[in-house]
Amino acid sequence: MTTSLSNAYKDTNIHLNNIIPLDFGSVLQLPESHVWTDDDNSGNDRRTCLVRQPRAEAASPPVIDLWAPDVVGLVGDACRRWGVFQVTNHEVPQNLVANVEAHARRLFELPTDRKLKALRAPNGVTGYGLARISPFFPKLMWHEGFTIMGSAMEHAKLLWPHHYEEFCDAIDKYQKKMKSLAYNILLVMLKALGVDEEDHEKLSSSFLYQSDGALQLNSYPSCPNPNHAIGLAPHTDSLLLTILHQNDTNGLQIMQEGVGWVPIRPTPGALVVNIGDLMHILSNATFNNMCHRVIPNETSHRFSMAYFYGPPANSVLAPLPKLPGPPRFRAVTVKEYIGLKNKHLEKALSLIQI
Ligand SMILES: O=C(O)CCC(=O)C(=O)O
Ligand SMILES: [Fe+2]
Repeated sequence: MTTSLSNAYKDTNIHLNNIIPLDFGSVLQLPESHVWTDDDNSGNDRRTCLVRQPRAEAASPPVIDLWAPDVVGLVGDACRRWGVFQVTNHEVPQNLVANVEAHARRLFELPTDRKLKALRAPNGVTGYGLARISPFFPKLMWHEGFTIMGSAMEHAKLLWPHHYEEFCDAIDKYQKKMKSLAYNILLVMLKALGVDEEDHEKLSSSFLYQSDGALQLNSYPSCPNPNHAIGLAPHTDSLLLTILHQNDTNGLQIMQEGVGWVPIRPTPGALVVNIGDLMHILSNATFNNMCHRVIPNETSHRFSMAYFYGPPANSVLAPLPKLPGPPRFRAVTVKEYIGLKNKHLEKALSLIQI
Protein backbone atom coordinates (compact mmCIF):
# COMPACT_ATOMS: atom_id res chain seq x y z
CA MET A 1 0.00 0.00 0.00
CA THR A 2 1.30 3.48 -0.77
CA THR A 3 1.41 6.34 1.73
CA SER A 4 0.57 9.78 0.39
CA LEU A 5 3.31 12.30 -0.20
CA SER A 6 1.99 14.61 2.55
CA ASN A 7 3.00 11.98 5.13
CA ALA A 8 6.63 12.67 4.33
CA TYR A 9 6.37 16.22 5.75
CA LYS A 10 4.44 15.66 8.94
CA ASP A 11 7.22 15.23 11.55
CA THR A 12 8.64 18.75 11.53
CA ASN A 13 7.59 21.54 13.87
CA ILE A 14 8.31 25.06 12.62
CA HIS A 15 8.25 28.11 14.92
CA LEU A 16 5.52 30.66 14.11
CA ASN A 17 8.19 33.36 13.47
CA ASN A 18 9.20 31.28 10.49
CA ILE A 19 5.62 30.77 9.29
CA ILE A 20 3.93 34.19 9.58
CA PRO A 21 4.76 36.42 6.58
CA LEU A 22 5.28 40.17 6.89
CA ASP A 23 2.20 42.41 6.62
CA PHE A 24 3.62 43.87 3.39
CA GLY A 25 0.99 46.61 3.05
CA SER A 26 1.99 48.15 6.39
CA VAL A 27 5.70 48.77 5.73
CA LEU A 28 7.33 51.54 3.71
CA GLN A 29 10.92 50.45 4.39
CA LEU A 30 12.64 47.09 4.53
CA PRO A 31 12.46 46.07 8.22
CA GLU A 32 15.74 44.99 9.86
CA SER A 33 14.36 41.43 10.07
CA HIS A 34 14.35 41.35 6.25
CA VAL A 35 17.66 43.08 5.49
CA TRP A 36 20.12 40.53 4.10
CA THR A 37 23.88 41.06 4.01
CA ASP A 38 26.50 38.72 2.56
CA ASP A 39 27.16 37.41 6.08
CA ASP A 40 23.60 36.18 6.32
CA ASN A 41 24.41 33.59 3.76
CA SER A 42 27.76 32.47 5.11
CA GLY A 43 26.61 28.88 5.62
CA ASN A 44 25.76 28.48 1.97
CA ASP A 45 29.21 28.31 0.34
CA ARG A 46 28.64 28.54 -3.41
CA ARG A 47 25.49 30.59 -3.15
CA THR A 48 26.41 34.13 -2.16
CA CYS A 49 23.00 35.72 -1.93
CA LEU A 50 23.78 39.33 -2.59
CA VAL A 51 25.68 38.94 -5.84
CA ARG A 52 22.99 40.77 -7.76
CA GLN A 53 24.07 40.98 -11.34
CA PRO A 54 23.76 37.87 -13.44
CA ARG A 55 26.65 37.64 -15.92
CA ALA A 56 25.55 39.50 -19.05
CA GLU A 57 27.07 36.94 -21.42
CA ALA A 58 25.54 33.92 -19.69
CA ALA A 59 23.70 31.45 -21.95
CA SER A 60 20.14 30.48 -20.96
CA PRO A 61 18.54 27.09 -20.44
CA PRO A 62 16.63 25.92 -23.55
CA VAL A 63 12.95 26.30 -24.40
CA ILE A 64 11.83 22.82 -25.59
CA ASP A 65 8.80 22.03 -27.77
CA LEU A 66 7.32 18.88 -26.21
CA TRP A 67 6.20 17.73 -29.67
CA ALA A 68 9.71 17.98 -31.14
CA PRO A 69 10.78 14.64 -32.72
CA ASP A 70 14.04 14.65 -30.71
CA VAL A 71 12.37 15.66 -27.43
CA VAL A 72 14.09 12.85 -25.46
CA GLY A 73 17.57 14.03 -26.52
CA LEU A 74 16.74 17.69 -25.89
CA VAL A 75 15.29 17.01 -22.42
CA GLY A 76 18.19 14.69 -21.51
CA ASP A 77 20.78 17.31 -22.53
CA ALA A 78 18.97 20.05 -20.62
CA CYS A 79 18.68 17.89 -17.48
CA ARG A 80 22.41 17.09 -17.55
CA ARG A 81 23.69 20.52 -18.44
CA TRP A 82 21.23 22.78 -16.64
CA GLY A 83 18.74 20.87 -14.50
CA VAL A 84 16.11 23.27 -15.84
CA PHE A 85 14.37 24.10 -19.11
CA GLN A 86 11.14 25.69 -20.31
CA VAL A 87 8.47 23.76 -22.22
CA THR A 88 6.00 24.80 -24.91
CA ASN A 89 3.22 22.73 -26.50
CA HIS A 90 2.51 21.35 -23.03
CA GLU A 91 -1.26 21.21 -23.55
CA VAL A 92 -2.14 23.13 -20.40
CA PRO A 93 -4.69 25.70 -21.62
CA GLN A 94 -3.49 29.29 -21.28
CA ASN A 95 -6.85 30.40 -19.90
CA LEU A 96 -6.59 27.85 -17.08
CA VAL A 97 -3.10 29.09 -16.15
CA ALA A 98 -4.31 32.71 -16.28
CA ASN A 99 -7.36 31.84 -14.17
CA VAL A 100 -5.30 30.17 -11.42
CA GLU A 101 -2.86 33.10 -11.47
CA ALA A 102 -5.82 35.49 -11.04
CA HIS A 103 -7.09 33.41 -8.08
CA ALA A 104 -3.61 33.46 -6.52
CA ARG A 105 -3.50 37.23 -6.89
CA ARG A 106 -6.95 37.50 -5.28
CA LEU A 107 -5.80 35.30 -2.40
CA PHE A 108 -2.64 37.27 -1.65
CA GLU A 109 -4.51 40.59 -1.96
CA LEU A 110 -6.83 39.62 0.92
CA PRO A 111 -6.34 41.59 4.18
CA THR A 112 -3.64 40.11 6.39
CA ASP A 113 -6.03 39.11 9.18
CA ARG A 114 -8.03 37.06 6.68
CA LYS A 115 -4.97 35.33 5.25
CA LEU A 116 -3.81 34.48 8.77
CA LYS A 117 -7.03 32.51 9.31
CA ALA A 118 -5.59 29.97 6.87
CA LEU A 119 -2.12 29.99 8.45
CA ARG A 120 -0.15 26.74 8.16
CA ALA A 121 0.01 24.90 11.49
CA PRO A 122 3.51 24.57 13.08
CA ASN A 123 3.55 20.86 12.24
CA GLY A 124 1.39 21.25 9.14
CA VAL A 125 2.00 21.09 5.43
CA THR A 126 -0.79 23.11 3.81
CA GLY A 127 -2.06 26.68 4.12
CA TYR A 128 -0.71 30.22 4.18
CA GLY A 129 2.82 30.99 5.32
CA LEU A 130 6.51 31.50 4.67
CA ALA A 131 8.56 28.95 2.74
CA ARG A 132 9.49 25.79 4.68
CA ILE A 133 13.20 26.60 4.27
CA SER A 134 12.78 29.79 6.34
CA PRO A 135 14.22 28.39 9.65
CA PHE A 136 17.59 27.73 7.94
CA PHE A 137 18.29 31.41 7.33
CA PRO A 138 18.98 34.20 9.83
CA LYS A 139 16.83 36.74 7.96
CA LEU A 140 13.26 36.52 6.73
CA MET A 141 12.24 36.40 3.09
CA TRP A 142 10.17 38.90 1.11
CA HIS A 143 7.65 36.21 0.32
CA GLU A 144 4.28 34.72 1.20
CA GLY A 145 3.06 31.33 0.04
CA PHE A 146 0.01 29.08 0.06
CA THR A 147 0.51 25.31 -0.11
CA ILE A 148 -2.12 22.87 -1.37
CA MET A 149 -2.04 19.07 -1.29
CA GLY A 150 -5.15 17.48 -2.77
CA SER A 151 -8.25 19.55 -2.07
CA ALA A 152 -7.84 23.23 -1.11
CA MET A 153 -11.32 23.29 0.43
CA GLU A 154 -10.45 23.36 4.15
CA HIS A 155 -8.31 26.49 3.91
CA ALA A 156 -10.27 28.13 1.08
CA LYS A 157 -13.40 28.08 3.28
CA LEU A 158 -11.50 30.08 5.90
CA LEU A 159 -10.41 32.63 3.30
CA TRP A 160 -13.75 33.02 1.50
CA PRO A 161 -16.49 31.46 3.71
CA HIS A 162 -19.15 32.00 1.02
CA HIS A 163 -17.18 32.01 -2.23
CA TYR A 164 -14.57 29.29 -2.03
CA GLU A 165 -15.89 26.98 -4.75
CA GLU A 166 -14.55 28.81 -7.77
CA PHE A 167 -11.07 28.79 -6.27
CA CYS A 168 -11.25 25.09 -5.43
CA ASP A 169 -12.54 24.18 -8.90
CA ALA A 170 -9.76 26.09 -10.65
CA ILE A 171 -7.12 24.54 -8.36
CA ASP A 172 -8.50 21.02 -8.95
CA LYS A 173 -8.45 21.47 -12.72
CA TYR A 174 -4.92 22.89 -12.64
CA GLN A 175 -3.60 20.09 -10.42
CA LYS A 176 -5.08 17.45 -12.75
CA LYS A 177 -3.39 19.04 -15.78
CA MET A 178 -0.11 19.39 -13.88
CA LYS A 179 -0.21 15.77 -12.77
CA SER A 180 -0.63 14.45 -16.29
CA LEU A 181 2.01 16.82 -17.70
CA ALA A 182 4.45 15.86 -14.92
CA TYR A 183 3.83 12.17 -15.66
CA ASN A 184 4.55 12.69 -19.37
CA ILE A 185 7.72 14.64 -18.60
CA LEU A 186 8.80 11.94 -16.14
CA LEU A 187 8.47 9.34 -18.93
CA VAL A 188 10.62 11.47 -21.25
CA MET A 189 13.25 11.89 -18.51
CA LEU A 190 13.27 8.13 -17.79
CA LYS A 191 13.75 7.47 -21.52
CA ALA A 192 16.64 9.93 -21.55
CA LEU A 193 18.14 7.87 -18.70
CA GLY A 194 17.94 4.73 -20.85
CA VAL A 195 14.80 3.19 -19.34
CA ASP A 196 13.41 1.40 -22.43
CA GLU A 197 9.97 -0.01 -23.26
CA GLU A 198 10.77 -3.35 -21.64
CA ASP A 199 11.86 -1.68 -18.40
CA HIS A 200 8.69 0.38 -18.53
CA GLU A 201 6.65 -2.83 -18.45
CA LYS A 202 8.58 -3.99 -15.40
CA LEU A 203 8.34 -0.60 -13.77
CA SER A 204 4.69 -0.11 -14.64
CA SER A 205 3.48 -0.99 -11.17
CA SER A 206 6.38 0.87 -9.60
CA PHE A 207 6.05 3.78 -7.22
CA LEU A 208 7.42 6.17 -9.85
CA TYR A 209 4.21 5.84 -11.79
CA GLN A 210 2.10 6.54 -8.71
CA SER A 211 3.66 9.95 -8.17
CA ASP A 212 1.49 12.84 -7.10
CA GLY A 213 1.96 16.53 -6.45
CA ALA A 214 1.69 19.53 -4.18
CA LEU A 215 0.87 23.00 -5.47
CA GLN A 216 2.62 26.02 -4.01
CA LEU A 217 1.32 29.52 -4.83
CA ASN A 218 4.03 32.15 -4.29
CA SER A 219 3.76 35.94 -3.97
CA TYR A 220 6.65 38.42 -3.88
CA PRO A 221 5.19 41.93 -3.49
CA SER A 222 7.11 44.90 -4.89
CA CYS A 223 9.90 45.65 -2.45
CA PRO A 224 11.22 49.05 -1.22
CA ASN A 225 14.86 47.86 -1.18
CA PRO A 226 15.27 44.81 -3.41
CA ASN A 227 19.08 45.03 -3.30
CA HIS A 228 19.00 43.93 0.32
CA ALA A 229 16.07 41.55 0.26
CA ILE A 230 15.64 37.94 -0.81
CA GLY A 231 12.34 36.64 -2.18
CA LEU A 232 13.23 32.99 -1.80
CA ALA A 233 16.66 31.98 -0.50
CA PRO A 234 18.82 29.58 -2.55
CA HIS A 235 17.58 26.00 -2.41
CA THR A 236 17.04 22.88 -4.48
CA ASP A 237 13.57 21.36 -4.77
CA SER A 238 13.25 18.01 -3.00
CA LEU A 239 11.04 15.79 -5.18
CA LEU A 240 11.43 14.39 -8.71
CA LEU A 241 10.60 17.45 -10.75
CA THR A 242 8.86 20.82 -10.44
CA ILE A 243 6.66 22.56 -13.03
CA LEU A 244 6.50 26.32 -12.53
CA HIS A 245 4.41 29.09 -14.01
CA GLN A 246 5.72 32.62 -13.41
CA ASN A 247 3.87 35.85 -14.18
CA ASP A 248 5.58 38.53 -16.25
CA THR A 249 7.81 39.78 -13.41
CA ASN A 250 11.45 38.62 -13.44
CA GLY A 251 13.08 37.28 -10.31
CA LEU A 252 13.87 33.58 -10.66
CA GLN A 253 17.61 32.85 -11.00
CA ILE A 254 19.58 29.61 -11.10
CA MET A 255 23.13 29.03 -9.89
CA GLN A 256 25.33 27.69 -12.63
CA GLU A 257 28.65 26.31 -11.45
CA GLY A 258 31.52 28.43 -12.74
CA VAL A 259 29.15 31.10 -14.12
CA GLY A 260 27.04 32.50 -11.30
CA TRP A 261 23.37 33.43 -11.12
CA VAL A 262 21.53 33.07 -14.44
CA PRO A 263 17.99 34.53 -14.80
CA ILE A 264 15.11 32.37 -16.05
CA ARG A 265 13.06 35.02 -17.77
CA PRO A 266 9.29 34.55 -18.13
CA THR A 267 8.50 33.29 -21.65
CA PRO A 268 4.81 33.81 -22.57
CA GLY A 269 2.99 30.46 -22.69
CA ALA A 270 5.98 28.41 -21.51
CA LEU A 271 6.29 26.53 -18.22
CA VAL A 272 9.59 26.07 -16.36
CA VAL A 273 10.56 22.48 -15.48
CA ASN A 274 13.33 21.75 -13.02
CA ILE A 275 15.03 18.71 -11.58
CA GLY A 276 14.63 17.96 -7.87
CA ASP A 277 16.81 15.97 -5.46
CA LEU A 278 14.94 12.66 -5.92
CA MET A 279 15.53 12.74 -9.71
CA HIS A 280 19.19 13.60 -9.03
CA ILE A 281 19.39 10.42 -6.89
CA LEU A 282 17.53 8.31 -9.47
CA SER A 283 19.85 9.54 -12.25
CA ASN A 284 22.92 8.72 -10.13
CA ALA A 285 23.82 12.42 -10.05
CA THR A 286 23.80 12.79 -13.85
CA PHE A 287 20.74 15.09 -13.83
CA ASN A 288 21.45 18.40 -12.13
CA ASN A 289 19.21 19.31 -9.18
CA MET A 290 19.92 22.95 -9.76
CA CYS A 291 19.98 25.52 -6.99
CA HIS A 292 17.69 28.50 -7.49
CA ARG A 293 16.53 31.64 -5.72
CA VAL A 294 14.11 34.54 -6.23
CA ILE A 295 15.00 38.23 -6.06
CA PRO A 296 12.13 40.68 -5.46
CA ASN A 297 11.37 43.60 -7.73
CA GLU A 298 11.12 47.28 -6.79
CA THR A 299 8.04 48.09 -8.85
CA SER A 300 6.14 44.97 -9.74
CA HIS A 301 4.58 42.08 -7.89
CA ARG A 302 5.79 38.60 -8.84
CA PHE A 303 3.49 35.58 -8.62
CA SER A 304 4.44 32.01 -9.33
CA MET A 305 2.76 28.59 -9.10
CA ALA A 306 5.07 25.64 -8.44
CA TYR A 307 3.83 22.06 -8.80
CA PHE A 308 6.13 19.62 -6.97
CA TYR A 309 5.84 16.03 -8.23
CA GLY A 310 7.09 13.00 -6.34
CA PRO A 311 6.43 9.35 -5.42
CA PRO A 312 4.44 8.16 -2.36
CA ALA A 313 6.15 8.64 1.03
CA ASN A 314 6.99 4.97 1.59
CA SER A 315 8.59 4.40 -1.85
CA VAL A 316 12.21 3.33 -1.85
CA LEU A 317 14.44 5.31 -4.19
CA ALA A 318 17.95 4.53 -5.42
CA PRO A 319 20.03 5.21 -8.56
CA LEU A 320 18.54 3.29 -11.53
CA PRO A 321 20.53 0.02 -11.75
CA LYS A 322 21.00 0.39 -15.53
CA LEU A 323 23.10 3.53 -15.25
CA PRO A 324 26.85 3.23 -15.74
CA GLY A 325 29.27 3.57 -12.85
CA PRO A 326 28.93 2.63 -9.19
CA PRO A 327 25.86 4.00 -7.38
CA ARG A 328 26.58 7.36 -5.75
CA PHE A 329 23.71 7.16 -3.23
CA ARG A 330 22.29 4.50 -0.94
CA ALA A 331 18.59 3.61 -1.15
CA VAL A 332 16.21 5.84 0.85
CA THR A 333 12.48 6.12 1.31
CA VAL A 334 10.94 9.40 0.23
CA LYS A 335 9.89 9.97 3.84
CA GLU A 336 13.42 9.45 5.12
CA TYR A 337 14.87 11.80 2.53
CA ILE A 338 12.33 14.56 3.25
CA GLY A 339 13.10 14.12 6.97
CA LEU A 340 16.82 14.62 6.25
CA LYS A 341 16.09 17.66 4.08
CA ASN A 342 13.88 19.21 6.78
CA LYS A 343 16.73 18.83 9.26
CA HIS A 344 19.81 19.51 7.13
CA LEU A 345 18.61 21.33 3.99
CA GLU A 346 21.22 21.10 1.23
CA LYS A 347 23.46 18.80 3.26
CA ALA A 348 20.81 16.05 3.06
CA LEU A 349 22.20 14.57 -0.16
CA SER A 350 25.71 14.23 1.24
CA LEU A 351 24.24 12.19 4.12
CA ILE A 352 23.11 9.43 1.75
CA GLN A 353 26.18 9.50 -0.49
CA ILE A 354 28.12 6.25 -0.74
O1 LIG B 1 8.80 31.78 -7.49
C1 LIG B 1 9.62 31.13 -8.10
O2 LIG B 1 9.95 31.39 -9.24
C2 LIG B 1 10.33 29.97 -7.47
C3 LIG B 1 9.51 29.18 -6.53
C4 LIG B 1 10.30 28.06 -5.93
O3 LIG B 1 11.46 27.90 -6.17
C5 LIG B 1 9.65 27.13 -5.01
O4 LIG B 1 8.46 27.35 -4.67
O5 LIG B 1 10.31 26.16 -4.61
FE1 LIG C 1 12.10 25.94 -5.63
